[in-house]
Amino acid sequence: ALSYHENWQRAWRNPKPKKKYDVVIVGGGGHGLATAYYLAKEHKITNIAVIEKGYLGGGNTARNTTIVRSNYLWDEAAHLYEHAMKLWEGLSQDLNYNVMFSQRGVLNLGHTLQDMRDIERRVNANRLNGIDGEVLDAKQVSEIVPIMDCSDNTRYPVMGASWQPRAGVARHDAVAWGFARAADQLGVDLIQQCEVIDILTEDGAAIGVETKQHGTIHADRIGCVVAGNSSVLAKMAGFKLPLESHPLQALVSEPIKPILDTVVMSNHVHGYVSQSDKGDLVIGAGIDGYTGYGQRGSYPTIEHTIQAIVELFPIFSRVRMNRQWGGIVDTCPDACPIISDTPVENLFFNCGWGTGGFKATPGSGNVFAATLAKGEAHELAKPFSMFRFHDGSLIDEHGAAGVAH
Ligand SMILES: Cc1cc2nc3c(=O)[nH]c(=O)nc-3n(C[C@H](O)[C@H](O)[C@H](O)COP(=O)(O)OP(=O)(O)OC[C@H]3O[C@@H](n4cnc5c(N)ncnc54)[C@H](O)[C@@H]3O)c2cc1C
Ligand SMILES: CSCC(=O)[O-]
Repeated sequence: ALSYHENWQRAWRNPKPKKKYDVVIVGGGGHGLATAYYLAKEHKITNIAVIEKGYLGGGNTARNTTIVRSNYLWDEAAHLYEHAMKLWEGLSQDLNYNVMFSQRGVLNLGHTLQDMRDIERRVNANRLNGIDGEVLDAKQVSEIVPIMDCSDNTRYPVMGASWQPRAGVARHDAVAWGFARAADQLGVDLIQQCEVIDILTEDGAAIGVETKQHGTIHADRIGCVVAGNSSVLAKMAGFKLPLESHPLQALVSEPIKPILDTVVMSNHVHGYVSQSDKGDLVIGAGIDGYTGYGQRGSYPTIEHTIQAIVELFPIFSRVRMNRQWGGIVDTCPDACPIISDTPVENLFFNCGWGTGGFKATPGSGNVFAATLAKGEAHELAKPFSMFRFHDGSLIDEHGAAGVAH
């Protein structure tokens, strides 16, 4: 029988890189792998390498709390996330791999009159964009989550919530593995344990990358999809991005019996929780205030987040926490992504997804693949140019972002 590792070695080829490709994608996370898959599947470009410094899916894709939703406020963001949502709904069949997308609904709680006004506004905007959404009062919230304390005697009583029934969670590893296997089957080279240490340019155009393990790899086009390391890559190419890289932490409890069958998020008390298929409570909060590249947890975050969760769910007060970690999230000033050409010809970036890019994975890859194939922004990518920070056309989604950026 094959070992676990041997099994995965057979899921895709792990070839040695060629000297030249049509497209090199730097970053083998969900977004990079999805980009490679859609480039090969929809644009018939297969001479592609995905270059990953660690192991496929080992970055934020492996570290996130897997919430998938599309209930963003502004049309540009709502259209992009809903494009992703529609791809999620057929992804397991498309990849022939069960990504365990579970549409169990997401509640975004309101604790003040202003919260409820913002929720009314966002849900109405969602419905105008054909995105499912309802405004619930405290009683309706309590009917969906009877174990949550919706009484008046809490510090911030629950007044209601936005409810997106089609939203939910997916198995993050499976998404990365599903895209990797499908891309490999279409001829994409997946190069792991290979760090890009420079972006090579000639007469203002990108011509390839320098890697620590395999030297120079030339390419006609380069797509950087490296999340929290995006500023590092941009610096290699000689320009700056309006990004800050912050640790974002999450933690899981010991497995318990099924008790929470939806996702509950509260910007106000500052925590969110769902229950994984293994029974763990998956808990998260806001970013660490300081910038950093540390992919680990810290006690203040545990205390602050567990206070928030136990305030909403006193029933969880004696559940033990099992594991805690962090990822490096690349946050943009307007809490929206950058899917864009750059000042360097043939070099494109897909980044800035901050605390909320897992939900966009198929949509991000699909739109970025089209952008790389044509050399110009896909319709849905146009509003997310990095140059919006030059002309001021920002798209402020801090309100819809799941956690404080
Ligand atoms: C704790 C936490 C909770 C989150 N929860 C959610 C959530 O519930 N819902 C949601 O929508 N989003 C969530 N997010 C955000 C989401 O995880 C990310 O936005 C998304 O996964 C980014 O995907 P990616 O493929 O761009 O990045 P990654 O998966 O990080 O992939 C980038 C890859 O680039 C590689 N790389 C970096 N530098 C180099 C280099 N020089 N050479 C080669 N490779 C390189 C890295 O090793 C990495 O594998 C969360 C994030 C964290 C950290
Ligand atoms: C980390 S917050 C998750 C989300 O944005 O729904």
